[in-house]
Amino acid sequence: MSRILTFNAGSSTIKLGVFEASGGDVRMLADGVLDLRLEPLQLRLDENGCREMFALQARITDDLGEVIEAVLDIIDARWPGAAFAAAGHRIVHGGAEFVAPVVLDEAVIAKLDALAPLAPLHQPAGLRLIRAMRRARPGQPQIACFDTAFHHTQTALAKRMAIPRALHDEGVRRYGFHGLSYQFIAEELRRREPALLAKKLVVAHLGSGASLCALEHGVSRDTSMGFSALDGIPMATRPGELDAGVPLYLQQQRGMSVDELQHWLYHDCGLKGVSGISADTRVLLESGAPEAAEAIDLFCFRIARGISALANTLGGLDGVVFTAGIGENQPPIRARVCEWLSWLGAKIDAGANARAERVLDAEGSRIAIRMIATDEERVIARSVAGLL
Ligand SMILES: Nc1ncnc2c1ncn2[C@@H]1O[C@H](COP(=O)(O)OP(=O)(O)O)[C@@H](O)[C@H]1O
Ligand SMILES: CC(=O)OP(=O)(O)O
Ligand SMILES: [Mg+2]
Repeated sequence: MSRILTFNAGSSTIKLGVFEASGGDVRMLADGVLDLRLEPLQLRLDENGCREMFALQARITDDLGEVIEAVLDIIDARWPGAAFAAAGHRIVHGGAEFVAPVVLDEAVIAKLDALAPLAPLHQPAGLRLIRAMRRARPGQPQIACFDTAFHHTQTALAKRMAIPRALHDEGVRRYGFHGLSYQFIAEELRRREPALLAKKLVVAHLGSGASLCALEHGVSRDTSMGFSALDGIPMATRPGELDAGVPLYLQQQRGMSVDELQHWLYHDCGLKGVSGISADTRVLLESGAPEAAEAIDLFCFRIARGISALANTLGGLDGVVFTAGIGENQPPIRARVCEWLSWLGAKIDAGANARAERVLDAEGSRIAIRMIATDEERVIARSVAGLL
């Protein structure tokens, strides 16, 4: 039996998982969140339904050294005895090379560093954590699991953008993200509804970042995100698919610099930009403001449009699965998306939707509708256990 620690680094929060591995599977002992925006700094740990907050005596430095030491002290004290066998990390971009989890060494880290420009919000956050862990636990194996890897099964056609060949050949192509989440959903369906998994499904991962994945036999055929985590459906603060003329206009007519443009694309658009109120659907759905309603309307409209496009890739649509923060917790958004999909025969059960049940399709729906809570941490832990 060995213990595994998982890290899922976002731009401001770090999600942690503590697992026990035995006989090929993993059992979660606890999960936690570290929010670097909050003062004083606290680690939240949830264990068997009990929540505990731990104050961290640490300064937030660029290398996160003190923060990681403090977190490891808390975890070592809470689970004394055997040290952790390995740590697993979510790394958003694996480029063309990394299509499976990999043990990290300096050479691999350098390659992942080189991919940072493709995911400027996510890649540095993940790599900073890897470096901090390598300093804090020099002998311990660190393993990276990639968001992009799940999509490597897509056809050459799905991976290509309509740009000159030479650029494609140097790696400017569609990759797709949220692969750990889609892998989890595929594994859940394989275990619980194998007949459904064999069909044509679209999974909607609706969190702060959001994307759609066309699944067939549990394999990714297409996805809404492309080269970077900016493409596809609107997100909390990112626009999703955007006419390339808009950034050109902002540069030429507004004199926006590249850095300003990057900030605008990652932080000022999406639900936040359209509403001018909040990036959080909880705030928007409670607000009576018409701008908030319009932001939610646009979000649902574009999700449904994206699902219809993926149905074209699949040559049909037998089911839709909602997951991640919004997909799991916002019945009005699930209902609105399904309304747009009624021409495809989708009919959601209002009661089941309000109760956040797993099976959401109403009697007579031609399309299966599911809500499945995702668990990227578990996918990371399983990959680590498999490599150990
Ligand atoms: N308990 C909840 N009830 C309603 N909406 C929620 C809840 N938790 C999260 N959300 C929605 O989900 C979003 C965050 O989703 P999440 O999957 O946690 O994002 P990420 O992992 O990208 O940070 C929030 O901005 C909010 O809109
Ligand atoms: C790739 C991506 O958008 O990730 P997240 O949803 O964690 O922001
Ligand atoms: Mg997430």
